[in-house]
Amino acid sequence: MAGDPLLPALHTGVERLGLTLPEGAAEALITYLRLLERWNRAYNLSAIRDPGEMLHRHLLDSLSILPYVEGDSLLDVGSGAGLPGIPLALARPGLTVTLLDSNGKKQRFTRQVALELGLHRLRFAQARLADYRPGQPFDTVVSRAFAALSGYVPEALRLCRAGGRVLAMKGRLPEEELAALPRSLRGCTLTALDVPGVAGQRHLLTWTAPAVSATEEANP
Ligand SMILES: C[S@@+](CC[C@H](N)C(=O)[O-])C[C@H]1O[C@@H](n2cnc3c(N)ncnc32)[C@H](O)[C@@H]1O
Repeated sequence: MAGDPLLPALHTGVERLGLTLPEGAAEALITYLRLLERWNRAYNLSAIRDPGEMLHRHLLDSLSILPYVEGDSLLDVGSGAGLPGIPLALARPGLTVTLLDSNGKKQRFTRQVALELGLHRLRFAQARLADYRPGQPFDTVVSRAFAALSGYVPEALRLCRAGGRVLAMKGRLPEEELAALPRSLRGCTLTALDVPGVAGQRHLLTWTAPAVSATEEANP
């Protein structure tokens, strides 16, 4: 939204992340934030209500993983109000983003965002992760603030094309969750994320989907 008082902070944060946004994306990101702020009053979409805090903990946090997104199709598992999927879709217009969430109320909000922002490459799936059977595998599968890794990684690998990436955004390093994974899935790449304006630890865990799915290997 042009002229919004949050725009300068967004530009500074994006620069600190080392990113360049396409034309109009910063304004669209702020429009999304304002919609989230407005709908939050009635829909309880996010526990964070202060717009300045939303900018850092929602928008910049989501954008911080942009360099790790592989290919042209992304599945956001447990997307809630569209995080990180909507900021990623706005920052990379060629990306087709599917928002998967079992909660119809949250999907109503994200559909409205797509309409208002003209996000033609945004797709919606209202289902539980374990029941979701898309026609095509995705290049990247991501989740933020979703379930424990053992409930996410094997299913995410099932939905990812061979050589594609499974990403999990976490706060502090989830050592117990990693230890609870089957041995074959513990070998992920750990990246500490430095998100401007976010004091707590942020981590990105990355798996590369093998040619034979890890689920098949674990249960031949
Ligand atoms: C804590 S919220 C996180 C939302 C968003 N990713 C974020 O970072 O703000 C978790 C979301 O996962 C959804 N969810 C929980 N279990 C799910 C499942 N098994 N399949 C699909 N969505 C699920 C919930 O409806 C909720 O919107």
